[in-house]
Amino acid sequence: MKAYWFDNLPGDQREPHDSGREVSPEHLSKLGILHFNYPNVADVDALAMERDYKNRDEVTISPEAMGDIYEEKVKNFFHEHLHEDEEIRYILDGAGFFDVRNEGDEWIRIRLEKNDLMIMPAGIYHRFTTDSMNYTKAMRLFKEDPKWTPLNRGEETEKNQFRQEYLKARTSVSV
Ligand SMILES: CSCCC(=O)/C(O)=C/O
Ligand SMILES: [Fe+2]
Repeated sequence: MKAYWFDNLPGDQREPHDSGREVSPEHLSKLGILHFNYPNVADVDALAMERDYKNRDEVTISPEAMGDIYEEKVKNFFHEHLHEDEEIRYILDGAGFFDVRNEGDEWIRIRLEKNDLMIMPAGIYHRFTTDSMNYTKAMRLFKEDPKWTPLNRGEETEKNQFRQEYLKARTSVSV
């Protein structure tokens, strides 16, 4: 895992966009994001049990696995959105980038590679992209039934209960 400020420069979303300024794990944890490196899936199972996760699936995001819809999928994952539940993403193979908004509404880019696991809180604005290798195989873990609907950023989503709860939880935390 490597986290850094996104450079906001034009260019393909799959390029690193590395500003050269790293972000610490402490900064991420203040945004409610946790990272672990688990070479053994037994550790993922233990974490899932401890945090009361009941469902999981696996997804392969690549042109080979997705065919003609790959480019469209990659563009869709990159729309800024939030989810109404906490989610775990565990990279089984390949790599990818999650961009998350920090408390100052700036993008932080998190590069995840094989065996990286990230816990993302409900209500955080984020987006995802594969890197220039165009291959991410991931396990997605859900507390309950998967709530797939991404809520795109906008006036309505700003008022969303889970967004408001996320902001409230973060106001007591200074970076
Ligand atoms: C690497 S898992 C697929 C992307 C995803 O689950 C998500 O929530 C993107 O925002
Ligand atoms: Fe998402």
